[in-house]
Amino acid sequence: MSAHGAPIPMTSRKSGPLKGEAHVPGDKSISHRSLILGAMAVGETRITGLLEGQDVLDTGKAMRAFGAEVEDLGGGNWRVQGVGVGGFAEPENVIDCGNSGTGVRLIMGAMATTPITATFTGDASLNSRPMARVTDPLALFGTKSVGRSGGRLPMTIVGAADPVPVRYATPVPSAQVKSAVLLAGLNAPGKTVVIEKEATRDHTERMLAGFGAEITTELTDEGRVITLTGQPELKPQDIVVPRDPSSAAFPVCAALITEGSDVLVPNIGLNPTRAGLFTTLRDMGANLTYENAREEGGEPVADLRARYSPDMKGIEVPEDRAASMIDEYPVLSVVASFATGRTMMAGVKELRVKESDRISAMVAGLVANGVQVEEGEDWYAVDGKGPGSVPGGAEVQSHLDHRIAMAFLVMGLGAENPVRVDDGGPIATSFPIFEPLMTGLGAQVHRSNR
Ligand SMILES: O=C(O)C1=C[C@@H](OP(=O)(O)O)[C@@H](O)[C@H](O)C1
Ligand SMILES: C=C(OP(=O)(O)O)C(=O)O
Repeated sequence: MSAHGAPIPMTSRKSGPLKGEAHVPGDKSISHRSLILGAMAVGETRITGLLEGQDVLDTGKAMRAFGAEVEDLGGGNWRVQGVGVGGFAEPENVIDCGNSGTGVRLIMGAMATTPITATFTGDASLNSRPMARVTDPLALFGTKSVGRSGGRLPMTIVGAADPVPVRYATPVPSAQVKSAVLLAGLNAPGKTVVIEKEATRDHTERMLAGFGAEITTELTDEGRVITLTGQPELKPQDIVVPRDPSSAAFPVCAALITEGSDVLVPNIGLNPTRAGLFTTLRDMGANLTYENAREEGGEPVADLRARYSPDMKGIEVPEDRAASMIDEYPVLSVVASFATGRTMMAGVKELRVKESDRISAMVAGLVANGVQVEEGEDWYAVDGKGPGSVPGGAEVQSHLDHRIAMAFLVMGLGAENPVRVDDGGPIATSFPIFEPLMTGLGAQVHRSNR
């Protein structure tokens, strides 16, 4: 089933050269944070280039339920009238975060130190994902939570009336956990400290500093030590959301495996905590270049040029790169099946708790389409068939997971036979213009019943 209605079966088939420019939507992580921090600031935040995918729209709806004004001005421009740190009102209804782990976990953090109660739910995928990783550290502030067994949604959070600041070392490499703790720390007195062994995406830290909070990051033997001073008055911002490297991954990878292709993907954020896929592709021998590299709004940005790359070789992806490309493993494993030799992806246990168990979903789909794969608890390895030699021809289950759906639709563009996906509906959560953008480049990807 699609997240929002009947399943939308989709098919992709071998395509001629992909050519042209791919203007992908705004960054999903930064879009969620723009709405949440805008709602916690005093005054009017303006956002340009917001991702209007369902995950982010659900966060916007939630911010309204907590009392902020969130207005769509058209053309990717949004206005948020914030209520200030500690100013959230108690929602009258259950908060439905749809398919979005980022949405629900960050919002739980943002409300956890205000004396209000809120109940959260989501779709079948979100309601099966672990929430204790967030509610455990929130309990240290004095927040209470009751959910289903295994710490699953639906879940009620009772915000702490008298929060204390917290020092917390994250046990899993997760920007969502780190961000939930920092957002909760905003309304606690004193200094909240989060320590992470491995660097995860740092948009929350950068944006909190932009909104005027006192926040520092030190590199120590323990890892990154992030210290936030609580109870600031956040100043509203004008935010220009950079384009999403995780969405750029799809047209980039499609070009690499499709004969004769030459695609430009302009204005992509290349924050080092996000750009691991592109480094990996270049290590494999991909013809992928950065053009017009520059800084915008404090973030490195470049235009990516991807050309057909028949000489890619399988590699061992360094484990310490995993966090910087965590959402890109599905599409990387598709590229790996068109390379020569084995691509080993280890240290990726987190993939098992995304919108689906992404190791299982990828292994099942790759095997069905004639690619050999080996799998362990926290790793999998793809034996490449070489350029143009991936059989394809099978239907793949997307398990309510947008990245699984898009990865296999990319596979079909270079495979010998069409690849079908049982439900492309979830693509709208992060990349609502995926189908027109890809067909605009010359890709044969469409709804199967057309
Ligand atoms: O903080 C964020 O915006 C995100 C963090 C990552 O999740 P984890 O923190 O669970 O690794 C990533 O998979 C997700 O798509 C977005
Ligand atoms: C894991 C993802 O998102 P989330 O955790 O926000 O559902 C993703 O977009 O790949």
